[in-house]
Amino acid sequence: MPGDTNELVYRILALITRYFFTPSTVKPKLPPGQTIRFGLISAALINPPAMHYPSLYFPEVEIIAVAARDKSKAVEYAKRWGIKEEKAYGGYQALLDDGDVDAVFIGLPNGLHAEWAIKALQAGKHVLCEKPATSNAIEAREIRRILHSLPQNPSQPVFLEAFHYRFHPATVYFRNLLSSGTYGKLLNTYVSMSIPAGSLDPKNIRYSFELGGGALMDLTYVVSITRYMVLGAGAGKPKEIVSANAKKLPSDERIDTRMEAEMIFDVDDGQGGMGEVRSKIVADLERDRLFGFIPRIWEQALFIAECEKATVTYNNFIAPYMSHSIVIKPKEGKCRTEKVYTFDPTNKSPLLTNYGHQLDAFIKKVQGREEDIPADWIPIEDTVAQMEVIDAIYEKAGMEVRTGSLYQEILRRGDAADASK
Ligand SMILES: NC(=O)C1=CN([C@@H]2O[C@H](COP(=O)(O)OP(=O)(O)OC[C@H]3O[C@@H](n4cnc5c(N)ncnc54)[C@H](OP(=O)(O)O)[C@@H]3O)[C@@H](O)[C@H]2O)C=CC1
Ligand SMILES: O=C1OC[C@@H](O)[C@H](O)[C@H]1O
Repeated sequence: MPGDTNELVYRILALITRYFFTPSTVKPKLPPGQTIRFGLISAALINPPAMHYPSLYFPEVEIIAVAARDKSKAVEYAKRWGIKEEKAYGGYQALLDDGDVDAVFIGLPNGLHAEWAIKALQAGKHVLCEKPATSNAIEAREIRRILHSLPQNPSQPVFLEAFHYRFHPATVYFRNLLSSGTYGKLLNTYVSMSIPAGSLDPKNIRYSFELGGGALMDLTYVVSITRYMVLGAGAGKPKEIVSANAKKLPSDERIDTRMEAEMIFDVDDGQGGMGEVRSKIVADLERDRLFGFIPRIWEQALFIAECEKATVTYNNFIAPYMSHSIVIKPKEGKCRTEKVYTFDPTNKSPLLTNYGHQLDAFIKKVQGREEDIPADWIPIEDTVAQMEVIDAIYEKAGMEVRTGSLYQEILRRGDAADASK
């Protein structure tokens, strides 16, 4: 996609992952029958950093199949990534029909996630689905309905929305810091994530309403991390969206190029009563040039928590494995910085990226190793709540809720009212 520096950034991310975060000695895969065999639904740019390189750490993971809309693209992709040609499919359903595939990674545009997640679950596959998992809350509830309708036994397919940052130790450390009460009650939060203006080609999926685009959808982490840091893992939501203001794409005003919103959460005040946390989020696909003309580099996403006794900032929560800092600025006393670990390019011992930690959690869940699954696993109820907040923000901003392919199908079936429960 010419002119899409977003593509360039993801190619660089793949290279960094390849050279700095991939074990120098790759362990052989476990014998057949003992591995989780993944199929990739699409040849998306996100596949290498999210799946191919992390999979090298895990003897129990194999990537055995890929599907693209166009068979020749799938074949070319398969050659590049060492997948057998007979497992390169033209069309996603063909991959789901392959009985050798145990699990799928869905890297499709957002508006197609729910449709293919449900088809995969119904085909008995485990699903690791890119964020946001659906285009709206109705689609998320439909995934929940399907999951609950499947036989409730240990081999039930697993579904995970790929909020990789949640599995990184720095994120968990930061959340524990807030919930421990060390710095007193949490009062306010602020989060921002952006892409510099001019990074995205106008044809990028992020600008398509039908494909589930928009700043709030693409940079949806800002809602996820706010909910997690304020209320912890689970289905928590703000009690009120106080304001939401969007900057809209001139050629399609259903697309937000920037979204800014404020919300209020009810929280347990730790003394048997309830308190409030006020949170502000900013998601920007076109961050302004400096002084209007100097191009910016990609900013590090940051989350700021103002507590009674200190302001605590988590810098670079999206890629803490490359570099991050947790800055504690007490109301009284000296500011200090903590790091959960320091990036060392010469360290070739296992060092997992966010995606590596995410894959690790997914494997444990698929294998039913309950005692090893991270406590802050993201259940489907969390995904439903996340999409309810996204919808509520769009509604508050006076914008249409996104409508993906599954939602269209639900409308055609005429049971949107049922699915809205
Ligand atoms: N976790 C993370 O850090 C990141 C997550 N993402 C998420 O991953 C997903 C994919 O993003 P990204 O890799 O940038 O996307 P790409 O544009 O690289 O890939 C999207 C894929 O979707 C397929 N596709 C199917 N239908 C369409 C359609 N109508 N128009 C365009 N593509 C279509 C294409 O597949 P085919 O191969 O069949 O032609 C294409 O390979 C998004 O949900 C995004 O939010 C993206 C970047 C980072
Ligand atoms: O991590 C990310 O950063 C940039 C976005 O465009 C992308 O989709 C997202 O997942």
